[in-house]
Amino acid sequence: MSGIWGNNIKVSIFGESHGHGVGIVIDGLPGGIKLDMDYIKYEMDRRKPGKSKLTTSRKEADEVKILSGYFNGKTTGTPLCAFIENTNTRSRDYSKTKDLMRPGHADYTGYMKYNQSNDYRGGGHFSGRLTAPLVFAGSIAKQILEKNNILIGSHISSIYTQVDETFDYVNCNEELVKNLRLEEFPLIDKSKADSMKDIILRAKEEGNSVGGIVETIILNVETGIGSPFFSSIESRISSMMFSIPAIKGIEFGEGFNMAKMKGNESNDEYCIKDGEIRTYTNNNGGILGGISNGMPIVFKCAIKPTPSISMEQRTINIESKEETSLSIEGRHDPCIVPRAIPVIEAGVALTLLDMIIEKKGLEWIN
Ligand SMILES: Cc1cc2nc3c(=O)[nH]c(=O)nc-3n(C[C@H](O)[C@H](O)[C@H](O)COP(=O)(O)O)c2cc1C
Ligand SMILES: C=C(O[C@@H]1CC(C(=O)O)=C[C@@H](OP(=O)(O)O)[C@H]1O)C(=O)O
Repeated sequence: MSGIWGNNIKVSIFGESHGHGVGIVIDGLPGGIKLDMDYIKYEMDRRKPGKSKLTTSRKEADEVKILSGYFNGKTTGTPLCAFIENTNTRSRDYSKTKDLMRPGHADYTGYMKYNQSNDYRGGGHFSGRLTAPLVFAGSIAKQILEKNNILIGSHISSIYTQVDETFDYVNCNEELVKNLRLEEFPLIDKSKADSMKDIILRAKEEGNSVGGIVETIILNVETGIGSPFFSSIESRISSMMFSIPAIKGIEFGEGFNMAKMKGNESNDEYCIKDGEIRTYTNNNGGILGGISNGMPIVFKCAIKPTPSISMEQRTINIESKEETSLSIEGRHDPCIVPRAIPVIEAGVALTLLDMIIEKKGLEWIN
């Protein structure tokens, strides 16, 4: 089933943006894991909509109700089901787009795939809202990884044409990675914040939207996680990232830049540092043959501009099969990038946890 993901920790996501709510069932977690609810709330708040002018104005508390699998502050080991209510739907915004297919959104493909029965309100099951339960599951995975010293951090690598610095792929500072999680608009070079925010607000004023790139680093992953062929770290992370709405590209390490290098430039030469086998450079992003090599795992995700814009665009009426035009009203993120960051981190945390359990078993968790 398309809504189910994972080998050892299996997750199943359900819900629609304008239905009762959205949620997730997590199967495979062992019993006895203490959950830090403040940590979960913090991650949910990082993603929730309606926080500033830079985001959609739809306000949701995104409070998680745990329906099963949790007792006396610990997981029970049986399926953990979490539900997040939709409290601020405004479905009239979508009466116009019932028949007018929004360019760049999933209205047309959803209509065709589901026998014209898709819930088009708010994008239904295709909405970015479905990433709220993913953040819940990922915040459990992140807690488990952090207890084992595995740190995940991300920053805004670019918004439209404005670019931040990149992580140091070899000697990335742990404090920097930890602190990024505390920032609403995480950047390495904080002096770029104003110009990036201006770009987003200007696009919004024009009835338009912008996209950008998120760079993520994972520190302290031991050597030997991942396996060829289809369980390579790149393929597993990519399958998760491309499940997140609006992510349209991914590269690991120097990725596409490597195509412009020669072998002697792209190879990461080996060295011994503090008794450990390391590499001088990390163009391969910590992965060789699909397996972690002990260097930081680094990847970038390209996020497209938000499809729903008020600027007039050409489209079709799916009922009458006529060409027409459309100006979308409603509450939309002028840029998805800042809110996608906790989602990307949650997705990669789940992926890594699933892959580590593959190698080390469930005992590793407790
Ligand atoms: C956190 C988040 C928020 C989003 N907010 C919006 C939004 O406000 N308006 C919109 O049209 N699309 C938004 N999207 C993107 C659409 O859901 C997505 O583009 C659409 O489902 C089509 O999928 P695709 O872009 O992966 O092809 C958001 C995505 C995410 C992850
Ligand atoms: C509700 C969320 O974001 C929504 C994602 C979204 C989309 O098309 O993806 C469209 C908008 O929905 P609505 O028109 O109902 O306000 C966003 O507000 C959320 O992320 O929790």
